[in-house]
Amino acid sequence: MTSGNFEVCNLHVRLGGRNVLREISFSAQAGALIALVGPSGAGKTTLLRALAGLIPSEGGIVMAGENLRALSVAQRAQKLAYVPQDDAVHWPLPVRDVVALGRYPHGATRPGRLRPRDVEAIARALDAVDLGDMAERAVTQLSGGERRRVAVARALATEAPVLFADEPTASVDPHYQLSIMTLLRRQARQGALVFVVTHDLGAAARFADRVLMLRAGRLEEAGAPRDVLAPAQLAEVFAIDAFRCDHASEPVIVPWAAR
Ligand SMILES: Nc1ncnc2c1ncn2[C@@H]1O[C@H](COP(=O)(O)OP(=O)(O)OP(=O)(O)O)[C@@H](O)[C@H]1O
Repeated sequence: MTSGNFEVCNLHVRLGGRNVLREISFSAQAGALIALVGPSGAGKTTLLRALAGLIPSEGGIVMAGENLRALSVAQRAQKLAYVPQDDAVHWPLPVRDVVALGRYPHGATRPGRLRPRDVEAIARALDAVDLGDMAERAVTQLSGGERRRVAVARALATEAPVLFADEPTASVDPHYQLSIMTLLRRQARQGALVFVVTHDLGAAARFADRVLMLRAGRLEEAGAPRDVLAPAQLAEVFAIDAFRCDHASEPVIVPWAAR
């Protein structure tokens, strides 16, 4: 099994005395971009955090044939990179230093410990999100969309085989929405397994290889975007009517009216 493959079997998560996720089972292969979609409160962030080992869960999570829970925190931090939904940094750190945190799991625990390969990974990550020119600016002085790109760059700098991104394009302008999704798909094409939580059904349709649709803590549908994001499912799960067509052989979905 290659390094990024995931097998999830009967995953349960209980938070604050409530069953937030129930009976989640799926497998995901390295090289794929998986979109997690579903209404607010469906459990997308919880699933991402459980898969990343950031919250307790029950059930099987096997990565590359290994029980994820048997890995040390340090091993997990090298193998799994995470772009959180809330990426606020309250200290006026230079963008480069925030991105350098992605190298922390590899031993770069302070700027003086950066080796040439850490410096190269940081430079590649900054370039990938077009932040090279802003590397010395304080992250607190950036716009919300620019800070999102910093969070993506920090995760890319880890060079982990599995990438979890929670709404990476929220508050990002259309140019960078497309460029971040293209970048994440490229990461997948280069062999990573990429999970993206998104409310952008159009982006899920265009960029994902598979879509997991959550509803009220359960996995409602899993499969190819054109099957999972079918009008009947969107009406049922999201209570919307959606316009759907194909353009350049790719599905286009535009949420059209609330039901
Ligand atoms: N620490 C917690 N204690 C109790 N309930 C929680 C906790 N964290 C999340 N929940 C509940 O779990 C459910 C799923 O939350 P989650 O954040 O995973 O949803 P989501 O699908 O990511 O939503 P959104 O699209 O709004 O970000 C929600 O009903 C939420 O209120």
